[in-house]
Amino acid sequence: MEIITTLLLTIAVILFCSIYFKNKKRDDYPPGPFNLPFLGALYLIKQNQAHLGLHKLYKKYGKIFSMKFGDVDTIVISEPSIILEMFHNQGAKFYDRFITPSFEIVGGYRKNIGFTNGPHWKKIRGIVNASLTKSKTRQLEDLINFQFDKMHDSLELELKKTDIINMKTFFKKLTFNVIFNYCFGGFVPYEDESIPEDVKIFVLNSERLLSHLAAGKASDYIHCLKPFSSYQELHNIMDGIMSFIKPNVEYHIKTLDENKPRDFIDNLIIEIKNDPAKTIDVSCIQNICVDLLVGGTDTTATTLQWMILYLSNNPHYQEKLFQEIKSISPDGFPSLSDRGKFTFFNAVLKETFRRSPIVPLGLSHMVAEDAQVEQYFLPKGTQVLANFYSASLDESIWEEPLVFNPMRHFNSQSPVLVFSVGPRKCPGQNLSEDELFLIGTKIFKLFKFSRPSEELFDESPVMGVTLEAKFFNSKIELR
Ligand code: HEM
Repeated sequence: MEIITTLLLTIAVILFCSIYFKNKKRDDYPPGPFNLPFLGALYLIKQNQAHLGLHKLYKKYGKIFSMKFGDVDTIVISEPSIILEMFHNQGAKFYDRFITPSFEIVGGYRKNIGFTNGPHWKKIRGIVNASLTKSKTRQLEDLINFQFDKMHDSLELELKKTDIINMKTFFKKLTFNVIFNYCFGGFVPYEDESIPEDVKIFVLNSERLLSHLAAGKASDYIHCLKPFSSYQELHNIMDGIMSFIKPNVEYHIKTLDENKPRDFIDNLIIEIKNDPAKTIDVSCIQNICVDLLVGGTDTTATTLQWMILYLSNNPHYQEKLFQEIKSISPDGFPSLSDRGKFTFFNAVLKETFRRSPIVPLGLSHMVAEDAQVEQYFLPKGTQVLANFYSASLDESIWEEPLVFNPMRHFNSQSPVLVFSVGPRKCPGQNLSEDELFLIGTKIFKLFKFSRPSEELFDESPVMGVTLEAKFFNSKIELR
């Protein structure tokens, strides 16, 4: 009996010492909360509310703090100045993606843009950046306007039945169609009953995918759980998504005319074929499309929905916006070349991004080589999370941060970083901002949005696919 007790005690001491010494960091490692074995500091974070847990830790430990996500060493950066310093000024050291087992599956085992590193990422990112530069996305102006007209027709039909409408579904169809057309050259009808079954299944699976990723999977960070954990659901979701994308890509490969590229996919096939280094192959195309379709639909639609919510809660700003649109474009609608003149619209958009940072923690990065940032040492391999939520909503940076006040941007040069910065920043920023300008100025010129009752719309977000507004119906009147 005595021998067994001694043996157990010895094992416990060895285990404790190994965890203690493994976790012990240099004195110049950033401060942070107490980490439990295996769990790290995840006990401080509620599922689907990581942004709130990290905001509390930021208040306690400052703009650069450390914690363990399960057994993964992590650094959280929470103020615009430090995010700019690491992701932009020292971007080369911090642009690698930290890739979890779930990200591996979603990226088709390093075939996409979002969850790859190294030469593959550089090649794909170069092609995507080139096709989404400001001048290229401006060629999409006609497409966005055409899709807006389609959505408008469908909205007018709905308005004949009722003036109380949830706009989110209209915006989602519009933004999906823009990116779908950009990739594949096609688009889907706005009337629910006419939408093909495969598109419905694709959209459903995209939503399941983003909710799955937002909820997080314990075994991605607590490695000893991996043998007991199944990734089958994620595989099923990806199979569902691919069953829609794959035939579309195959059709493009079969019918390609190199002299007449029809869309982004055709251009991508040509680039891949002509790349002497053969960095990527055509099997990557479907994973790249998933990134663009999934990343480009909900994000922009959710932002439009937030804009309607804030301008319904603040009708005086909606009126000011209407006057601006009417005075600059008295007949018809603005075009992208007018954007600089719309100072109030631009302030409203910036304030919407600030007040509701819809991707509150971005996508995780990783330290590529040992680095020194301010007084801190950051070892290679550490996960880095940019806390855009705190950067947008902390009172040390923004006065009365919970008040929606576009006017603040006329006096402040503080950046709003929702798209991130540096080599890894969102490649869809130009497209998204173009869509938001064209759709936003049209919708607020044509319609007045208000609350169906005196009660204000709830401004607190829910973590869904993105940081979303709770469900609300708008009362819509023609201007
Ligand atoms: C309001 C709209 C949007 C917001 C707020 C947003 C935000 C973000 C953020 C924060 C990241 C992570 C950046 C980083 O790792 O530092 C990201 C990455 C990405 N976004 Fe967006 N995004 C938006 C729209 C779009 C659109 C329209 C597209 C598609 C055209 C898109 C495609 C992507 C892709 C492919 C990545 C991964 C990039 C990479 O890893 O190199 N996003 N986005």
